[in-house]
Amino acid sequence: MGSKTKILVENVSKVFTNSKGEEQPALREVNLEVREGEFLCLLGPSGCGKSTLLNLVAGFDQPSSGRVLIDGEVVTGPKPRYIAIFQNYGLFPWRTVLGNVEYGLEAKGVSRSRRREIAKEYIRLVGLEKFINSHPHELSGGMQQRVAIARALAVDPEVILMDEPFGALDAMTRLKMQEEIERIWQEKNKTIIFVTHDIEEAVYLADRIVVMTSHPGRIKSIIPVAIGRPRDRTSYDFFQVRDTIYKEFSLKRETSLDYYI
Ligand SMILES: Nc1ncnc2c1ncn2[C@@H]1O[C@H](COP(=O)(O)OP(=O)(O)OP(=O)(O)O)[C@@H](O)[C@H]1O
Repeated sequence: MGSKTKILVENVSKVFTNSKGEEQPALREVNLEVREGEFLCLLGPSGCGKSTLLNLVAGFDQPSSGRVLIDGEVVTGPKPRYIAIFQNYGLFPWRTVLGNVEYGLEAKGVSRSRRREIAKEYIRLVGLEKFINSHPHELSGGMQQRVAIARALAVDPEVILMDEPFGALDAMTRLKMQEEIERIWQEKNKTIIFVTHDIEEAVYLADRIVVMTSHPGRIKSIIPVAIGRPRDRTSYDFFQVRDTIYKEFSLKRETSLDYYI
């Protein structure tokens, strides 16, 4: 991880107006610095403003007060050059795996032959070379998510924002995808903000975990995860960080309980 600041969230508040015309504070005075090449997880209960914060960083929405900077420039709108986002898979059902991965490169104006070359590289990276001509409906959920990752990476964004990308996957596939995204992140040196509800997912992936609380959404604490990679989910260090987070959410019983055996 570099020491350069990649993303800066300065005193950001966001108020929505609901259908009755009432003001709903979604985020209050959020301050956050993300370093270049960092893997940052946003963790918190439903409604604490994780997606709102991600959308503000992506430039899909504007803060009510405060500002977001990427590379020192205020974010005023989405910049695909910097950012890829994937919620669910968002694949085009009528396109093959290759066609889906090529999509972002078409928008970028990359030539046909170069497009093919780049798309194939990323399809290989996510281990789907045998399925290059398949359509999304022929693939499992985990494979579709791999296509979505390949498509996002193919345009070579410096920052990747991921909103619960593995939420719909079964537990085993989810663990595998966590390993894959970690490998890709290390290989490609991206800055990632990753939203999750899942404490263990955050401990496995993050350099730092931003714990958020709701009503209104605020940062409760930022917990560094100083465990070497790849991480062993059964190690003492892993349990320790996990327990720290459980305590943050007051989910850990104070009496001694061997609940992880
Ligand atoms: N467009 C909107 N209009 C009105 N209120 C909104 C809007 N978007 C979000 N909110 C409110 O802002 C708060 C934060 O929502 P947000 O989706 O950011 O939370 P979240 O932490 O991502 O939740 P989840 O984990 O369930 O996706 C919620 O109370 C939500 O109802």
